[in-house]
Amino acid sequence: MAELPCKYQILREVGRGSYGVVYEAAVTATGLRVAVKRTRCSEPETVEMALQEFWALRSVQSQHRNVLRMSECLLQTGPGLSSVQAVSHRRQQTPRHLLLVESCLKGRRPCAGDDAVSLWFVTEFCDGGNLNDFLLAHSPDPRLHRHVMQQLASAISFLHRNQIVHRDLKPENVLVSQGEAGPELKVADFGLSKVCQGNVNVNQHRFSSACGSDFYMAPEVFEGRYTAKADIFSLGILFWAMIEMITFRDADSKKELLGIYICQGKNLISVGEAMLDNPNLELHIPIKNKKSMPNEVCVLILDMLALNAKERLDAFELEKRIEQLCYGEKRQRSGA
Ligand SMILES: Nc1ncnc2c1ncn2[C@@H]1O[C@H](COP(=O)(O)OP(=O)(O)OP(=O)(O)O)[C@@H](O)[C@H]1O
Repeated sequence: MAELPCKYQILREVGRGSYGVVYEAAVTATGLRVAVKRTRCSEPETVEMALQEFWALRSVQSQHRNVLRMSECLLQTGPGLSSVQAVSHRRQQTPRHLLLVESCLKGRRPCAGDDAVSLWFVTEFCDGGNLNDFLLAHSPDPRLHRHVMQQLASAISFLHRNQIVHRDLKPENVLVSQGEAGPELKVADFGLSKVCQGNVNVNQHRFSSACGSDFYMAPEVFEGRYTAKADIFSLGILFWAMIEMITFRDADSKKELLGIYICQGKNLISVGEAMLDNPNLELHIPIKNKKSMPNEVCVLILDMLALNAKERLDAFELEKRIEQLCYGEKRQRSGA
């Protein structure tokens, strides 16, 4: 089991991603549960992802209940605990931290021959695991779906307002905390995110590096010319897959994952790629069961999946549309 300064006590491993291991831990003084994610910074690419995650989480500290809260980030530069130091939440950076930035800019390993260089992210602990596993373990429930849609739209609108584009939205990158008022979602995994500097409009600011998870990527991301609207496309796929419970088996992990795809012979291709191949492609929503989705929700998802990003909803419009949808339903239920 990994070692951390005595401020935290590691309790158990809860998950593994491509670049790190996540532990449940307790703050020794208070017993408060936290999650600790260790990302090894052995290669420039992993350093870059860890730093992107740090910058994004630092810039939104504790400001939105549906965005994962980071309480601390620790940098370990050697095998012993004496080499662990907190990375400042403020803009000024320590020489060790700058070494990481430099290694990532110059494409060099942070410390030749040293595998112990790691960033430890201390965040709130989410006892419901990730949204993919959570949804697959529960039977479809329209009320839960509305909560998910409301919370995610609110989180993405907040991130875009703060000039952060996530670029890898999918159910595995959303965590769940079981609150008294129902599940509370936390957008997490900011390793591919971009924090835009200056006063830019994220819906106009262009990105060029194609990244994300295939089945969730917008058509324009495959072409390497896209804006924050790519996040809305990913959310549209997430909502659609969640409501219809459409899954596939991941070739590497063999895990069952939520996602939408188009069958081409024996191959499954993503909706984004299929739209690029055939700009007249008509999306049939819902695919499985006509009764599984009210018409307003189908229209909403279609507006999130528009091929032309300029015609696609932005995060602020999306948040408003979902509020209206939920308000309309409440009024219907109360007979007003
Ligand atoms: N704050 C947290 N609280 C509780 N569980 C967590 C927390 N963070 C991560 N996990 C669990 O650990 C798993 C691995 O998380 P991690 O962020 O390292 O990778 P991932 O998103 O699954 O994979 P990848 O980084 O390869 O995309 C998650 O799927 C989740 O089940």
